[in-house]
Amino acid sequence: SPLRKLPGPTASLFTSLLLKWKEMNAARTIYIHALHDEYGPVVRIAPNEVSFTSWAALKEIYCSGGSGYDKSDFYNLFRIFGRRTMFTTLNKADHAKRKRILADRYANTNVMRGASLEGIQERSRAFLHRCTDAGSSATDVFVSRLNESNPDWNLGRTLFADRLHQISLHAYACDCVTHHLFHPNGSDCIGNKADEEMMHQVAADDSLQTLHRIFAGILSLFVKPRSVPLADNYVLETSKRTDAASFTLMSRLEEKAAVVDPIDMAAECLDHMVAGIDTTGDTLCFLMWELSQPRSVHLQRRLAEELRNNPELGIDQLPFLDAVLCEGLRCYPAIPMSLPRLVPQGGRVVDGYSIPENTIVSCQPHSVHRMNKNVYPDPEKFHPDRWMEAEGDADRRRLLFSFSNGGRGCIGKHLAIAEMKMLLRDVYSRYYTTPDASMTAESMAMSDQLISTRPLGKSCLLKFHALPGTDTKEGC
Ligand code: HEM
Repeated sequence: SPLRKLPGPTASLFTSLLLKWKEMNAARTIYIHALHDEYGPVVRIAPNEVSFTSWAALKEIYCSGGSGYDKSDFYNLFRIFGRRTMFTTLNKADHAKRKRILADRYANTNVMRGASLEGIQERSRAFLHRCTDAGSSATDVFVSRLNESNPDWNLGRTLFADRLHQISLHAYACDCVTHHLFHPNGSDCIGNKADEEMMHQVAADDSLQTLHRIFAGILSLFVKPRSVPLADNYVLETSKRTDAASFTLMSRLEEKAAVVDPIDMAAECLDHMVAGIDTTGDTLCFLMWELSQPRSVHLQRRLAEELRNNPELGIDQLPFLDAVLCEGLRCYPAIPMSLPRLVPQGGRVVDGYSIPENTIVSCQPHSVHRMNKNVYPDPEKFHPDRWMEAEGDADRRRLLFSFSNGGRGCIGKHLAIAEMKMLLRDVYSRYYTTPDASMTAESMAMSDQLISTRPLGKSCLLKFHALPGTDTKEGC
């Protein structure tokens, strides 16, 4: 193997079978992380594939020349209506062309103003309204319908039907992202069953099997990886309308109708909808779970104090809220797995190693956030205060890889941050949350999915307790 000089297990010189076996068993991310623990920041994981964790490598792979190396054909799997969207374009030039069209609608200034932000606020209030309804019941904040396939959960539901309540964070995420795509034609998954059903088709979709990843190149020639007729239909119909508000992505696409045809518009919108549901929903779910633990009581108290003492401040002016969210994104990246790229023609030097062209190289957020102990000391600990220190702030922020980095990093980052801060502010200024007694740490362990993660038990039961002096009707 041309990669023989790199650290890594001997078997990886000859075969990628072990890596594929781990993928089939939904253990790729953890396996690669264990290899980093053993071999350090650079590790050969297959004869043609290397994983890195340092800032030098991350910068080279994802930021060199603006948007880093081209994507590998793994991304062919995610084509929609047979079209390439911004996410699935493989090379820089095609990507840059599409991004130039879309970027301004996701700029922080566009997200954080007027009707855009008001829509997020409205949806967060709708979520609060459901918290109020829950009273002292255990509330499942995970995507919920998945659980219907779980016999244990169904048994629990029969036994505790009177005290089990559901408010899906994924429904909130779907309503927020469709608001940004289509207002006034966004979804109402929190209040409307048909919309919720549509969201369930796209959220945490079990049809995306790990096997698809392994055979991505071949499978994508033959199969449509997702079957989401309700969402397809919603997006195709909504994107035909011409009344989208000026802050929405749809209005931008309409302005560009001369260069983006209707199917491309719908494909782009569906892609953003899918990209914005599990990611935001899962991050909030893991973060609220962490905050609900007895070890985090002091953090919840501090967060509530900051929020209640500063009702006049905007969501972007609350330092402890920001610290809690950054730490949530660090500890629980919704996409913890490698983001694969191809070394360009002629090969490159990455983190001091010569890597030949066409080698698949990547960093995975799960390991980047744990291996750099000089930047994130005591990395396994949920410790928001690390984000409150001025010293090292720039290093911490540039290494936070949950949204990736460089020109192909997450375009929805500002939208996602606004959604998450709004919901956390609204919930934790009125409630404190505790885990339901039936929940275990194992059931909330990270379950490796094709691209995102989710709780192993596919459920996150929390209790919402009104804080003293809270008028819970305010949420209505
Ligand atoms: C916590 C929430 C989110 C996280 C953690 C997240 C994470 C990521 C990551 C890691 C990537 C790079 C993927 C890769 O290179 O394979 C990405 C790309 C992308 N994300 Fe997000 N995302 C989030 C929310 C959103 C939202 C709300 C939207 C909706 C608009 C969105 C739309 C996209 C798109 C369109 C891309 C492709 C960008 C490109 O190729 O230039 N994401 N996201």
